[in-house]
Amino acid sequence: MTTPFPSIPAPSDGTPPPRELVFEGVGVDLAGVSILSDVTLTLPQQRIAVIGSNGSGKSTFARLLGGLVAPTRGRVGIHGHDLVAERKRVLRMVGSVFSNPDAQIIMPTVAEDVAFSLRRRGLTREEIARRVTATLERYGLAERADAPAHSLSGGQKQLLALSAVLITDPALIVADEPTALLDGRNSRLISSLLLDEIPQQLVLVTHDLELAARCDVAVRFEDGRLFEVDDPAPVIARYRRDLG
Ligand SMILES: Nc1ncnc2c1ncn2[C@@H]1O[C@H](COP(=O)(O)OP(=O)(O)OP(=O)(O)O)[C@@H](O)[C@H]1O
Repeated sequence: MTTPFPSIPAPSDGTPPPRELVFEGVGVDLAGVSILSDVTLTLPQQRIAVIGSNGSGKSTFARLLGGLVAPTRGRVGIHGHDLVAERKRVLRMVGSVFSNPDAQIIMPTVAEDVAFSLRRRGLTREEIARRVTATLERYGLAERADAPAHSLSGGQKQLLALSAVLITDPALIVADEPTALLDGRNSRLISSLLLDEIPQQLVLVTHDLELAARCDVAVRFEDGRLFEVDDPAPVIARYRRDLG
């Protein structure tokens, strides 16, 4: 049985619930230590930057949305669905990418790795092949379809990781420092894909304040707490000032 997220009334007229992330008194303890506490906010914006000092809790926030850590306290709602009560459904709605695409490669070849994301979805072999071909073409990897995934360049590997996520058509993309290991050209490629092209809601954890400035809202964490949420320009300006 599913429990409707309390702050979002179940739509009675068939309209979909709002495309927003809702946190109500969320806390995360790991190994008995409080890592995040008292996080309460609503994020309806499409592109959400998450910034803050090292160890402030940004990745934990991202991991929470990706289902990799569970809230110890409070409730998380993703597009009207409760992260805990509707875990299986919510996890299918969220796709995560990280700094190191090597850690996300599962299958030997590029095409197999992208196809792996569609397992257990009840699709025919032909439908999977059709979607894989379309996705690889869309993201410029078609010529490398049969290449060993680990032979790709760093930028291509990150494109592969993103392709493997986007082929499932998630509602929310969570990207934790996706450009940190890339050179300038590949960093621009991945960031313009994330920020300018995909229609999904995006949570982008980044130390790159120029990327954060291109988002619709910035969320700043410090010491495991929400520090502020506002338009990116003032949040970034204050953060720069605090960094000295
Ligand atoms: N599994 C864990 N067990 C115990 N402590 C953890 C665990 N994961 C993270 N932490 C601690 O939680 C705090 C927040 O970590 P987190 O990775 O969320 O920070 P961050 O803001 O992403 O940092 P950075 O910018 O350095 O990547 C850190 O002090 C970290 O050491």
